Amino acid sequence: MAQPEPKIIFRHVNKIFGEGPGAFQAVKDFSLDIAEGEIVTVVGPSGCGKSTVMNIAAGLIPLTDGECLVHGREVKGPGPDRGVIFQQYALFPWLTVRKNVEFGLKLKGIKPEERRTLAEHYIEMVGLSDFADSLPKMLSGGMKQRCAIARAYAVDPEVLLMDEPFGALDALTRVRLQEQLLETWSQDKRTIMFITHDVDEAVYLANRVIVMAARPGRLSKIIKVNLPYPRTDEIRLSEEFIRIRNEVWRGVYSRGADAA
Ligand SMILES: Nc1ncnc2c1ncn2[C@@H]1O[C@H](COP(=O)(O)OP(=O)(O)OP(=O)(O)O)[C@@H](O)[C@H]1O
Repeated sequence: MAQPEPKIIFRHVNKIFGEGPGAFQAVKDFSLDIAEGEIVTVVGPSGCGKSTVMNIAAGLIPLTDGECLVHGREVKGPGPDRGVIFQQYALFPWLTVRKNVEFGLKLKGIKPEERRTLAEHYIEMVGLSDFADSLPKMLSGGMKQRCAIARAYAVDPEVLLMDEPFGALDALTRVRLQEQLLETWSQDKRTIMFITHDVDEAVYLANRVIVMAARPGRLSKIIKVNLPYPRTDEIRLSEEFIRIRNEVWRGVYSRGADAA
């Protein structure tokens, strides 16, 4: 049987910032296939190019050479097929939760009535119904991030690109949002590429953990997470979880991981 085409493909991607003597190679020969419905987490020391590869897939920065394809299409710029979520919530401060969630739907040309219904659905999904008419400044960090997630989901992207989305949150909120993300994923099996500095988070969420190394930024290791979904609290305490976490930890922090 033919294998389905990967949802995201990086083929020998290089990224060099600047030119001439000041040129800097941020990513070197990065190749990775991400299957449809897969959750891939990306970890690695600061500056190893995690955000750069994700921004290339998001179409926010061009690659220098190589190829990046999403659903078989070469990435040429941002598009509604890719929902991007950053650590900083990037909400419009002058718009309510509802209007923030509706924003992308408006850009997609969806009519007001349908916009409202869709926004309500996703606001409810992230548990913010009571705050639909609140401005972002009235929300906690976790609530803002839930609003950003609802906004990304509302436009129904084929893939979600998440760059340390829970990085600024307290530990408890973070765990709740991890659980919520997996719960939503269990229903729609969207393809997710998720950057984190938190090794536990990387293992808890992923089908595979991608470990990157720095100078130059490159893929150093792929670690398969053979733990069943749904992932319960007990899983975090299981021997297999701890074994994988230690393997990822060694991959990220072993001497030489950040030196070519
Ligand atoms: N626009 C830019 N111009 C020049 N250099 C850049 C630019 N953007 C990123 N870099 C450099 O490229 C390298 C990779 O950056 P990137 O942000 O992708 O790393 P990262 O792994 O996401 O880091 P962190 O974990 O700290 O967020 C870094 O050394 C960074 O300084």
